[in-house]
Amino acid sequence: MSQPVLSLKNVTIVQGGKTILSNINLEVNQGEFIYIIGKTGTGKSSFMKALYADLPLADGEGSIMDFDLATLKEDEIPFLRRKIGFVFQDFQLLPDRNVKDNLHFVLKATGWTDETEIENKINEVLEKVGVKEYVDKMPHQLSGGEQQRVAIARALLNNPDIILADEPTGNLDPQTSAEVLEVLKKINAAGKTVIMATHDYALLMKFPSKTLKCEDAQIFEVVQKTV
Ligand SMILES: Nc1ncnc2c1ncn2[C@@H]1O[C@H](COP(=O)(O)OP(=O)(O)OP(=O)(O)O)[C@@H](O)[C@H]1O
Repeated sequence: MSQPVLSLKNVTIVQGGKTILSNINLEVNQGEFIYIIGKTGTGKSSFMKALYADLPLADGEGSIMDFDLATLKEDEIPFLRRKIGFVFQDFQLLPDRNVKDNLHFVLKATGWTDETEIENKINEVLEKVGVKEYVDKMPHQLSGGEQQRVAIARALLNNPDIILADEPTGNLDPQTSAEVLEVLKKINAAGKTVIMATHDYALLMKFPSKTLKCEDAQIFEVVQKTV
């Protein structure tokens, strides 16, 4: 039986004094692939932020992996974030370093010291997303889709249980978006939970999966033909 990796009970999320989402009740099991949809400003990013403790729970109970979101202390937050892989719309690669050094930087910053292990890990994650040949390229020498693959490789470095992807295809054309989605689906098939905020309904139709919608300060599951 799959284990819940995320559990929220009666959770409220507030930004700048305004309630963004309330009464969130949700359980996500290890290995699920979940889309978060909703019009701009309805709280998708705020929801994601609450999951990695960038926003405190204003009310309710929540746990993600082994972390209790309601009682999490400031100094525990880096340990939570190390167990989550992040993928963003704008890739966020360091522009002045090549692909290898982008990944090397993250490993060093998260406590890796053995250069052989670092090298092996970099090769392993780049291989997984199909861009091993770009190891010495600078980000500006890569297409958007290739940069996003590198960013997904970076998200995998510390073997997270969960990948949070906020509009990961927002800057990509439809064909490249589908290719990036295939990479995320493959990672999901290998057992990782993926939670992805998106506006891309075409992609959602092409790769159907459980879908949650933010609307009127609520988040609820929708069947895809009604999105
Ligand atoms: N730092 C902040 N302080 C105050 N209000 C904020 C802050 N960040 C976001 N908000 C507000 O919270 C609401 C939800 O924003 P959020 O970014 O979560 O929406 P979203 O669904 O992710 O939108 P988008 O699709 O445009 O990314 C919006 O009304 C926004 O103005």
